[in-house]
Amino acid sequence: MQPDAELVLQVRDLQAYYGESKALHGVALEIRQGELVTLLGRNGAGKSTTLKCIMGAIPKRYGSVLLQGTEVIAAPSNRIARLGAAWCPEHRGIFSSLSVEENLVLPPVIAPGGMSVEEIYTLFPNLAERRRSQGTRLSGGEQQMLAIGRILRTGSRFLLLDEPTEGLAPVIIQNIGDAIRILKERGYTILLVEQNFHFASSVADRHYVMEDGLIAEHILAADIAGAIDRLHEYLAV
Ligand SMILES: Nc1ncnc2c1ncn2[C@@H]1O[C@H](COP(=O)(O)OP(=O)(O)OP(=O)(O)O)[C@@H](O)[C@H]1O
Repeated sequence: MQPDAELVLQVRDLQAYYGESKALHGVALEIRQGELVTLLGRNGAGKSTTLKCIMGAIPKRYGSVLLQGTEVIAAPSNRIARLGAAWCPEHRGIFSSLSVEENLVLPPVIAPGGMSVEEIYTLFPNLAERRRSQGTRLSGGEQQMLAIGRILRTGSRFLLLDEPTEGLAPVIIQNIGDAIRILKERGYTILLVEQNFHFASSVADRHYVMEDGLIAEHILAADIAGAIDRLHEYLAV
């Protein structure tokens, strides 16, 4: 942790419901400026729901979510986005009828200092080659790069990435890992949901492990070796 850095996100006692069914039972976590933190845990542990709550995408949510010190637990998604949080959802949300470049320029800019389209192509050279291709013609890896690239244009400095490596080939996972490391070097703050522990441990400063809608454990990157056996248990399906 970087104790002196500014708190970008502070979540306290976060609870969420799908209808009558409770998915989160009091999640607490925090992230400071420039940190890369993961949310680990098996299917259904509540990782995606936590990201959705932070982004205001779950109607029945309670507790506290402070974004740059502002309470957003009851705020609409567009306000949360304007406060600087950018979400890259698990389904990626690429517009299939639009080209790569059209997809890239679609999200509104919320703050100065976002990347230019050319900078995004430098980060993801595969996208540069495919700039005129329609969304439908992209591979899973190219779609993931586009989904991340698209939020970098907005000027947001806090990225919530939901399983960016899911279903991708090892070489593509490595490309995405390289890009995420570059973003971290450039000072972005990143909350990364992952089931791929090998990938998560190669990029993160610390890890929150979720189980049954709660944070079960908090592990610093430096302590990971001693926690491997427990982690395997948490992540086992
Ligand atoms: N749209 C939904 N309607 C009803 N229940 C849901 C919905 N989405 C998720 N859930 C339930 O909420 C709980 C948490 O799911 P969530 O998707 O947040 O888990 P996760 O850790 O992100 O796992 P995964 O990787 O499978 O998405 C699970 O019990 C899941 O079945």
